[in-house]
Amino acid sequence: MLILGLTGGIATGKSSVSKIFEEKYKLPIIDADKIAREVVEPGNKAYDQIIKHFNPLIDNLVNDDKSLNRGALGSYVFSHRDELKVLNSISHPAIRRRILYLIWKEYINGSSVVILDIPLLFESGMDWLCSRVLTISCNSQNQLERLLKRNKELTEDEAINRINSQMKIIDKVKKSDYFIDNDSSFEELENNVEKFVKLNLPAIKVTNNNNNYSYMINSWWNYFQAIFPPFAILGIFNATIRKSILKLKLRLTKTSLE
Ligand SMILES: CC(C)(COP(=O)(O)OP(=O)(O)OC[C@H]1O[C@@H](n2cnc3c(N)ncnc32)[C@H](O)[C@@H]1O)[C@@H](O)C(=O)NCCC(=O)NCCS
Ligand SMILES: Nc1ncnc2c1ncn2[C@@H]1O[C@H](COP(=O)(O)OP(=O)(O)OP(=O)(O)O)[C@@H](O)[C@H]1O
Repeated sequence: MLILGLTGGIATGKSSVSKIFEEKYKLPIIDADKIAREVVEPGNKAYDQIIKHFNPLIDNLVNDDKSLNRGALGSYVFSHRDELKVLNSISHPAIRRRILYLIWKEYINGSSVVILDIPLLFESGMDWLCSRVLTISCNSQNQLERLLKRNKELTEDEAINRINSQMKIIDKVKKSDYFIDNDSSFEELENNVEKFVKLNLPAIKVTNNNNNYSYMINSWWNYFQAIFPPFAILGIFNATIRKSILKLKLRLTKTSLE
């Protein structure tokens, strides 16, 4: 199974690309932002830990329906770096466990590709899981404008704090196997995703019925690997070697980006 990591900076366009992968190409998506919201719902261990640590520090941390006030928590942690680390140390293990479980489910289902949409893919070290990584980039002016337009509750300083709490986009691009530049229109983004799919996911059959793409994501090889896990381990080993060779080649060719 090919695990394609999809990452980028905040508001650079990951979710937009993920929507194209899901709706146009019918690829299965594992969305870390969605999982991050689920694992801190009331009743979960991470929720209790967050209340215990942050309730004395933040006013209105809990909404009337007992859910977390994400706006208040976000404003606090993105302006207190050490506290962001505490929040990450509480939520990331639970997010990671859920992601591993969902990957396993896709594997058992016989999927040949799964997209891991994780904003903090490199920061959390989860890139080791991916056969390939695709970064969605855009310039810093577009990033700030899009973030402020989407999250109207943020001041410019707060938006800049959020951007600066992540690894620089250029560093993510350097660590990736592919990147798509999202500085133009949505239409252009969709075209670039189409080019990416045709060039880099050739092993998957595509049918185009009345402009609706559908992926044949099941194949005998995937079922075979599911029944005989040692073959899957061989597959992972093979992907890791190919990935290391590709990374070495990219390191030699990407100097023009600096
Ligand atoms: C701080 C929180 C409460 C803010 O919630 P809010 O609803 O305002 O934002 P949301 O979760 O939709 O995230 C929006 C974007 O912020 C960025 N972001 C989120 N968490 C972090 C983080 N810990 N560090 C850096 N950037 C982050 C990502 O680019 C994400 O796509 C929330 O993001 C959170 O619980 N973060 C910790 C969990 C996490 O790391 N999630 C990211 C997925 S791995
Ligand atoms: N090419 C584009 N032209 C104009 N607006 C865009 C473009 N791509 C994305 N946007 C807008 O920018 C905002 C951020 O995009 P999106 O939510 O896809 O980013 P993201 O990387 O998933 O963000 P986050 O990390 O916060 O989840 C959205 O409001 C989206 O509609």
